[in-house]
Amino acid sequence: MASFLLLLELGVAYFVYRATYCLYFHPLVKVPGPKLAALTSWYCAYYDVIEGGQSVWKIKTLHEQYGPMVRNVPDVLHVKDPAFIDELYTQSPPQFLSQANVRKLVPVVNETLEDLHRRFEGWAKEGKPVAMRAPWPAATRDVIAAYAFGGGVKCLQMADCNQPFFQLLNRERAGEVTVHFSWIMTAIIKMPPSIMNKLSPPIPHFQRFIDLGKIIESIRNDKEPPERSTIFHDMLRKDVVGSEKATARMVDEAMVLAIAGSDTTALTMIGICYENVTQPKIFERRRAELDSAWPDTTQPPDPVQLDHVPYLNALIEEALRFFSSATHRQDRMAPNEDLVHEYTDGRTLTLLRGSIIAMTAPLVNRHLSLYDDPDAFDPDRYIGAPKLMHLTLSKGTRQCLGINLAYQELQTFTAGVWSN
Ligand code: HEM
Repeated sequence: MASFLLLLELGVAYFVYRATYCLYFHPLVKVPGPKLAALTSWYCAYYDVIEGGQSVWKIKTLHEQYGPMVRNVPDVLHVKDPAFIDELYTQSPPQFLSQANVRKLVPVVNETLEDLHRRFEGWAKEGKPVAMRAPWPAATRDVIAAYAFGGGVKCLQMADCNQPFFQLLNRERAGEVTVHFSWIMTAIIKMPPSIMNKLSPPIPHFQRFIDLGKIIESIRNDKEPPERSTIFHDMLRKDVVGSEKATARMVDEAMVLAIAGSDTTALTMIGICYENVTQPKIFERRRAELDSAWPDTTQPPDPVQLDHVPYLNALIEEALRFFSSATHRQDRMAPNEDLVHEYTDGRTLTLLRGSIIAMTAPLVNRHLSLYDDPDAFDPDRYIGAPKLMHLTLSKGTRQCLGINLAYQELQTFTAGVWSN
């Protein structure tokens, strides 16, 4: 009993210390925002986990109330001011999946397009509606699996397009929960498979996914790199310290690639399909343009040529802006310099070095200072104009590493699937 009381007292003392620090002494104390959000990260977690992915829209209302700088989490300052983008997202991104490397993947993307044709033809014969949630994550995952691991079982060749796996990733608000409570994901990964299976029957699909260690090991043991070398063949043969190439580290990288490179592109494709089906004008213009740019549809589309098809690319850019498949906070930190934000009325706010500062793509992408009528889906806004800013693929050193692959898939799949 005495030790319980001691624990309770320690807990209360810690709470009082933490609350006093957050409300009166924290470096972000001058940033406006609700007191509850300054006290606990559960404030935003509530809107994601309980309300279902709503924290981004809650942040939008906080900006309406408190202005362009808001403290939405104790340690994070959220910005809604496009003029601050170049200040925050600086330096060039790393050249990981360069355009030249991605061009080597043309056969993989084209094979996946053929698989898509087969599946769509099959569904058309059955005469049943198709939920777009099935083919697109399967297609994008097949591409990334070929590039990262040299293939494996193709999702598009499975009768259910490996849907239980994708449903598991999106089940029970798993994404939202693990964003706020990352230890849960760590615990799941470390759990013995027998307990995992009891907790959730579809878990074996995830188990297969985290068996990536075996794939990495077999790539490591390959004496000769295969004809079509994979990212992990390259990484494991790079001249870097051993710990950088440890299997656990490589598995983490593989999971990031598999998740980052599949749902994002898939959701953009779903948006493009939706607009093609619901807006006849878009359907007709895209078709007329592709009929002349790519008349012989028995041949696969040429990606270099697709780079120069204006309406197709405008449609893709607008889908990236409008549907913004990566909705998470893009945190950054300036470790060595204070940043200064200037309000429109001339007041300034100094953000001390080391502060975590973030923007969120859906809010930037619909900012009135960047776009006329931002809530309308209008590919024409990109015709003839230099690429207008959107933050969907981020900027600076942490810009999406798969940007070239994403564009290539979006171009080939949009042109290819709708040609038929
Ligand atoms: C429409 C498709 C895509 C969108 C919207 C998207 C979006 C993003 C964003 C916003 C980030 C930066 C995250 C941050 O700043 O916090 C990112 C990082 C990344 N993306 Fe993409 N992405 C897409 C496609 C891809 C593809 C196809 C690949 C696969 C090669 C990929 C691989 C990555 C990787 C490896 C990172 C780095 C993760 C890290 O820094 O830890 N992405 N992506």
